[in-house]
Amino acid sequence: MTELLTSAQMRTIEQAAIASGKVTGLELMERAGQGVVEAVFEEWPELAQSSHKAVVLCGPGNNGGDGFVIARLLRQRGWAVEVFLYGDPAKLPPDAKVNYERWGAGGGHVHRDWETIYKAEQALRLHMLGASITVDALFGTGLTRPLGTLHNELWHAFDLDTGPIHRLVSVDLPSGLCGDSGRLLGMEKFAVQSEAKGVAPSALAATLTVTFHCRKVGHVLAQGPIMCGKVVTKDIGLSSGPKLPSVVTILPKGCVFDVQAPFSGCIAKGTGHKYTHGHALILSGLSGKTGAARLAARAALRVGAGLVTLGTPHEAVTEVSAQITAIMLTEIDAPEILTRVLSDKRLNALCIGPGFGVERAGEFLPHVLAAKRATVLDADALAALAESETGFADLHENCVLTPHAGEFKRLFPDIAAKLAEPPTKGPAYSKVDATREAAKRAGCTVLFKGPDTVIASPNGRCSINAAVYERAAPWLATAGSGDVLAGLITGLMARGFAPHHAAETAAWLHVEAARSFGPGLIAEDLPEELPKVFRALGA
Ligand SMILES: NC(=O)C1=CN([C@@H]2O[C@H](COP(=O)(O)OP(=O)(O)OC[C@H]3O[C@@H](n4cnc5c(N)ncnc54)[C@H](O)[C@@H]3O)[C@@H](O)[C@H]2O)[C@@H](O)CC1
Ligand SMILES: [K+]
Repeated sequence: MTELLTSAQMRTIEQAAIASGKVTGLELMERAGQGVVEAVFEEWPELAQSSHKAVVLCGPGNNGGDGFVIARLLRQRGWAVEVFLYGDPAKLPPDAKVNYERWGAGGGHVHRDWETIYKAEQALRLHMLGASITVDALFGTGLTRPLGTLHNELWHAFDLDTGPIHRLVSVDLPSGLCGDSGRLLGMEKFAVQSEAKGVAPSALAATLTVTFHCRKVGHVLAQGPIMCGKVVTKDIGLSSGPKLPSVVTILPKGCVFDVQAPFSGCIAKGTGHKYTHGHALILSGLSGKTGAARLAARAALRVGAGLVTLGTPHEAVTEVSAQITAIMLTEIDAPEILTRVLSDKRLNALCIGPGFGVERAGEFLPHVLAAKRATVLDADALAALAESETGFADLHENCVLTPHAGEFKRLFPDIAAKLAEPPTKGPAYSKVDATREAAKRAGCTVLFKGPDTVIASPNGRCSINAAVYERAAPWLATAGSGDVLAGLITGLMARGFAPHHAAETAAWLHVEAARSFGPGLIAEDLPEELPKVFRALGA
């Protein structure tokens, strides 16, 4: 599944399935519990060989209901299971209550004196610390507020100063994590301090998270990946749910093939001559600053633009021409010359920003935007845009802005401030919300960089390129890597990819190239790695 759901969207799907009469809430809960148990044995096959001890922490809602199912299924396999309920059994929602009662009817005991868990008898504490797995079924998609004192109690109960909970299995979402934003409600300060100390950002940072139907947006954004450990998605029979508007997608491998480009059906080139594949113009900085534009140009050429030209100021011509071969060069000293160069309509995509200089970018920007080409605004061009008097008025739908967090803050200070506010209630404002709002305001595609890169367009389309979990590529945090990304987007737009799709494809290839190369990567390696990535894709 490439869809990422918010908690509200997941509820809509569940409710529609229940309302259709095809399934009951109780059946869904049973399948959810079974899914978790299955995932546990898939992750740790040795646990399936004999009986073990488990601790199950249940909350006051249906997430807790899943917990009671898990406890029952493990006990049926001969496990010794200790169940703790945070909440009043009389107030459990109906399905959770049924499973609470089933657990009790089978002879299961429920510890309820939650506030004093950490003062619990030594024997019980040792049991908790000695469990083979601990299941976090406290809160899932229904989390609406911070964990408060519960977090401290858990921290002490599990003696977490000495290390994290052993094999903590989270049901749906690690409790405390907002499913829409990947942020820890009321705990961001604690999480940041903990990360600095090299310890878990929360008592409930999981080893394994088992979610249902689809991953939630919060699994991949912000603190989601560090909180979830590993995410496994289990089918609970909701596959033919209703089609929902505004769903966020996570970029799959297939994103580079699913192209509505006029000239090619996929990332591989079809027939045609070099002009069929477009001509990208990358504007270069002054002498001593031309490396960034050369990196972008190389990336544009490698990603398949038919021709790439570096628009170079007179004083940098020697420096640039000494270092290029297939890439062409044209002298562009002043904005008026750019306008003249662009009278050649075959130049169909433009990139301005890498190494360009903020002041120069301010002078060129009106001419760049007036040309109405497919345009990437990166780095210094974004700083110039933030300072420009006309603001976003001249941007058009064929522009792509590629800010990192600092640039985003300069361009959209109020949106960035909203995102920086510590979240106190769920669902919290997310990077998806922020990027969508920014795209709407700018009137063009915005690619907000990070390990959780979010790409949004004014029509509401939104995708995440998550370089996390098995796609983590920490080597991408290297000088010049952003210039390569700008070049990739420009090259793809020269080939006829629509802005949003060019941004998606470029972001995906950028991470794939980094992963293919591995540690030791420098920005120059990224374009050179692309042929290998294309071959692996069968392009
Ligand atoms: N029938 C269904 O709808 C299904 C639900 N499923 C499970 O149910 C979960 C959602 O259940 P719910 O909507 O009941 O939500 P949760 O179980 O996540 O929690 C909701 C309850 O917790 C309370 N609460 C929220 N934040 C709190 C906090 N910080 N401190 C104390 N109390 C807090 C709420 O007032 C509410 O009583 C999913 O994550 C999933 O695990 C699965 O069983 C699949 C089927
Ligand atoms: K949970």
